[in-house]
Order: sequence, then C-alpha cells, then structure tokens
Amino acid sequence: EHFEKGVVTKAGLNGTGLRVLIVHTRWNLPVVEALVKGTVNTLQAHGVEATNIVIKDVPGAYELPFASQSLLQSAKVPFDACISIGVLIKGSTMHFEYIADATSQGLMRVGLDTRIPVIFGVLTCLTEDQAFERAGLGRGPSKGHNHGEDWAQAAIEMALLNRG
Ligand SMILES: O=c1[nH]c(NC[C@H](O)[C@H](O)[C@H](O)CO)c([N+](=O)[O-])c(=O)[nH]1
Repeated sequence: EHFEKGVVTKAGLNGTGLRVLIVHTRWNLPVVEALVKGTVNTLQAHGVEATNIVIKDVPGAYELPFASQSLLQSAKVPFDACISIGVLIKGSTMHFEYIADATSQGLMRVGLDTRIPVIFGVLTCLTEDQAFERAGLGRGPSKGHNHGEDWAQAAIEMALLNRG
C-alpha cells in the first residue's frame, strides 16, 4: 500500500469479472465528464471489462440516490458496485448544503439497503477551481488529482470485500 494525497490504495486490486454501475449528473458537466473518464480508465486498468461498466446520467446530485437505487434494484444482471458521481459547487444560497447533506446520507442508505457498495463520488466544492483541481483539470500550476481514480479503486476493493 502507498500513501498519496490521503488515499491509501491497495496494490494488486483485480476487478476482472466485476460489474460496475456508474451514475453521473449533468450539472457542471465538463468536470463530471473528466471524473467519469478517470473512473472508467482506472476500472479498466484494474481488469474490469468495458462490457461490465454501465453508465447512466441524471439531472443533478439530488437525483443520484434514487437513480442509483432504482438502477441497482432493476438490474437484470446484478452489479457488484455503484459509483455515483456529481459535482456540487457552492452558490450564494444554502441550496448547496441541503443537497450535499441529502445526497451523502441518501447514497449511504442506498448502499446499506441494497447491500451493494455505493461509492460517494460527489465533489462538494466551495469554488469552481476546487472542482477543476479534483478532476485533474487544475488551471493553476498543478493540474490537481482526478478523484475518479480513487473511486474506481474503492469500488473494486469494496466489491471484492462484499463477495467474501
Ligand atoms: O449536481 C448539482 N446539482 C445542483 N442542483 C440541482 C439538484 O441536484 C437537483 O437536480 C434539483 O434540485 C432538482 O431536484 C447544484 N446546485 O444547485 O448548485 C450543483 O452544484 N450540482
């Protein structure tokens, strides 16, 4: 295991044969698209076949819990993990706080209720720059780090743990 930016990744994660659902929002789409790309590339780099990655989109972060639950429960072939991706950027009202809290509590509940690991792939940013940096699109001296890479690894690790 090595320690990088607070993420402890496990060496040797093998995702071959795992089926992963990705649900992403359309709000702040350029950042979301970079996060989805980082997630898919990392899943495939760890052996998850492209045919085993299903990608669906919803309007915003508030829709992520319902859509994740609905898609997990209606799947003809069960998923081994779900990665729910969105980008919340603080505006001038309290809207951000309410959505961030509802979405994080909701996604936690979906994982526990469906017994399928749901990875919290929602960036809760105070500024646009924070969002770009956490998608590896940093516009300053550093490009930042694409958190989709971490979410993909967490999904594989949790799916394997859940398989027992
Ligand atoms: O995904 C987001 N949804 C946002 N709002 C929409 C919300 O997620 C729902 O789609 C909407 O409230 C309808 O349910 C955001 N802001 O309001 O700022 C945001 O930054 N990101």
